[in-house]
Amino acid sequence: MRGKFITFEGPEGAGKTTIMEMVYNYYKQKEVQILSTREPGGIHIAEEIRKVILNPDHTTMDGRTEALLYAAARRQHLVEKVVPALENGTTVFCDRFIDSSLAYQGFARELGIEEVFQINQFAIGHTMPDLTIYFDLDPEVGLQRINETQGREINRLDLEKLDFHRKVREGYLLLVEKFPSRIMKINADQSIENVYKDVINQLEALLS
Ligand SMILES: Nc1ncnc2c1ncn2[C@@H]1O[C@H](COP(=O)(O)OP(=O)(O)OP(=O)(O)O)[C@@H](O)[C@H]1O
Ligand SMILES: Cc1cn([C@H]2C[C@H](O)[C@@H](COP(=O)(O)O)O2)c(=O)[nH]c1=O
Repeated sequence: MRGKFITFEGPEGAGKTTIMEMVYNYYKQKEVQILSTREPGGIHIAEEIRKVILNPDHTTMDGRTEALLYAAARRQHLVEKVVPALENGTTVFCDRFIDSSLAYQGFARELGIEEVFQINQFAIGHTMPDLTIYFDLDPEVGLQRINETQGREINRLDLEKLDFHRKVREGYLLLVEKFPSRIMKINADQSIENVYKDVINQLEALLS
């Protein structure tokens, strides 16, 4: 049986990486065959593309170039890692996927959600997540969290103005309305323990 493809989405500092690791450990303990990965990145070529996109010195990067680079990294990551795992029956947890492109490039950068969806369709074919957990949080809280996180590098996207990050959240909320059966919204402005419980509740039906 094909594995389940589950993605974790949300603005900066919403807690995706923290919670994804906790739920990964929970299901690993239950001996679910599972893989955890991230975008942009997850494999060598995509990690190299990540460095180009997120380098804070690349201030002149055009919005469409940015969208295409994310889609290119996504394609390589899918064909090299995600699809083979799914076909092997492995459940895949991915920190960010297409909805990041729709919210950040499509909505916040104003390239158009439909336009960005189309270039991504070329990249991903029919591989869409079975479930997306969206961590909803005021971007001011998220940015404060990442500024207080020791050792976390601040990347080019983090450095965007607060208004941009507000639009990212607005974009995600539109996606929640557009794809209500796929995207589940979680209140990320709670203790780590409570967010974790809410995420496990969403995943149980699919993975137990
Ligand atoms: N619910 C929470 N309450 C308080 N702090 C949290 C919570 N969740 C995560 N954090 C802390 O916030 C910081 C950012 O968390 P994390 O890296 O998981 O976010 P993220 O959504 O993956 O961010 P980004 O996409 O920007 O990398 C970390 O220091 C983490 O410990
Ligand atoms: C996949 C994807 C990501 N982004 C942005 C979102 C973040 O600002 C960075 C990734 O950093 P993280 O610490 O790993 O969350 O890239 C984007 O704008 N579009 C995308 O498709």
